Formats: sequence, structure tokens, C-alpha cells
Amino acid sequence: MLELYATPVSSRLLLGTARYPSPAILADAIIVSETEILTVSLRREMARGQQGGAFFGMIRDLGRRILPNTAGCHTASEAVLTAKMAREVFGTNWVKLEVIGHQDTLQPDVFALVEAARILCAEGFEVFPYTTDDLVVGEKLLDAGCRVLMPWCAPIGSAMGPQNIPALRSMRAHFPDVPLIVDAGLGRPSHAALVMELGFDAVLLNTAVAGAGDPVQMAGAFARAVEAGRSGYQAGLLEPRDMAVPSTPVIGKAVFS
Ligand SMILES: CC(=O)[C@@H](O)[C@H](O)COP(=O)(O)O
Repeated sequence: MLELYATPVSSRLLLGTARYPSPAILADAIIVSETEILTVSLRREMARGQQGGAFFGMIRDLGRRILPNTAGCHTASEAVLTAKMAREVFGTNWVKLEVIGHQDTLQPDVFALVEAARILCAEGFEVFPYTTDDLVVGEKLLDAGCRVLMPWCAPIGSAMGPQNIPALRSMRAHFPDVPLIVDAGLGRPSHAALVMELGFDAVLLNTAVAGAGDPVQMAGAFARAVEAGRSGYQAGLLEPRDMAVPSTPVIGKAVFS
């Protein structure tokens, strides 16, 4: 079973909670997805005043584990402060650390990310860093004390799906024992199945479900795709070949003349 900071997790689908058409649809999508972990943006919800409080209450009532995130932070110090506030509000040491470095691509600022991760790990946080698919940055995050990595596969909200499969393969090969969760940019259930087939441990997504025509149905579709991809990976996938291999053996076949 997957363990994230010593917490056993059955569902390998983590869901974001933003941009759903309504709280009721979000709740139904969460139930159908069978996700056990929800990420919540402290900054976004706090900015909504009383409505934000009601939202946190609803999320709590669903009985899932909360992974607060630092969405909207652009510096290490903002992210550290937001993580500390989230720890107070949600009573958890878990934090999905996002430090955005580029306004158009929402690409992480990996320098500030490592800096913030170092500070938060030293203060007892269990950090889930949203990072690029860069091996060196991954190493630095592990050195900082992270025990999980969350590489992107495409920019947040883009729905483009995996843009650099060789880089994702390298990450999996280079960090065989580190839980790796693909976070951001997944647009379709088939994208989720693909990264799970590469051996990733889980996926985190938001936009593809929240923005779907029917978010509840899409949540179920992603749940099944994640399971199918994982199961395929475990079953041992064939490597593609250049040449044909007859699927019907010739030797020993009955001869009709
Ligand atoms: C909700 C959240 O944490 C997002 O920032 C996350 O990275 C998911 O990205 P998508 O919306 O592209 O699935």
C-alpha cells in the first residue's frame, strides 16, 4: 500500500477543491472519486471571508484528509507563513508547497521552493513540494527533508497532459523509493492512466474534474483510470517493438490441407 509520510493511503487519486460549479457538486465528486486526500487553498478560501469558513466546514465534514496548499504564494517567506497558518487552521503538519515563479505558466520557482521546503521541514512540516520534472531539484528537495515529490506534467489548469514523458520516466527511475505524485496539467482520464503506467504512485488533479461538463462523472472516470493504470503497471507492461511478432504461434498448429 502507498504510504505518504507513514500514512497508509488506498486511493491513488488526490483531488483539488477549487472551481467546482457548486459545493454540492464538489461533495458528490469527492464521494464518487473515493479520494482520501483533498488539497485546499488556505489563501483563496480565507479571502472569501465567512464563505471560506463554511467551505472549510464542508470539507471537514466529508471526513477526508486535508492537504493544505500554498497556492498563490510567490516567495519562500509567503509560502512559509501560509503553511504555518494552515497548520493552525487545519491542525495538520502536511502542506502542499507551491511557490509560483512564472505568471503565465505557473511554473514553480524551484529556488524559492527548496528554500521554503528546508525551513518547513526543519519546523516539523511534512512537505509535498509541487515541482518541475527536474532530477537535480528533486535531489535538493529530498536533501531539504521532503519525503514525497510532486512533479508537474504540464502547467496547472492547462489540461495538456504529460508533455515530457522521458523526463517523467527519468524521475521514476532515479527516485525508485520516493513516493512520486504527478501534480498539475492532467486533462483526461487517459493522461492519468498513462502516468500511472509509468509507475508513478498517485496523481493530484483539480481542473480536469472541476471544469468537466459533469464533474461527478469525470471524478469516477479518473478514479477508474488511475486504478487501471496502476494495475497495468503492476501486471508488467510489454515494451513496444519495432517489428511484428506473430501472436498466433506457428509451430504445432493444426494443418488443414
Ligand atoms: C488544486 C491544486 O493544487 C492545483 O494547483 C494543482 O496543481 C492541480 O492542477 P490542475 O488543476 O492542472 O489539475
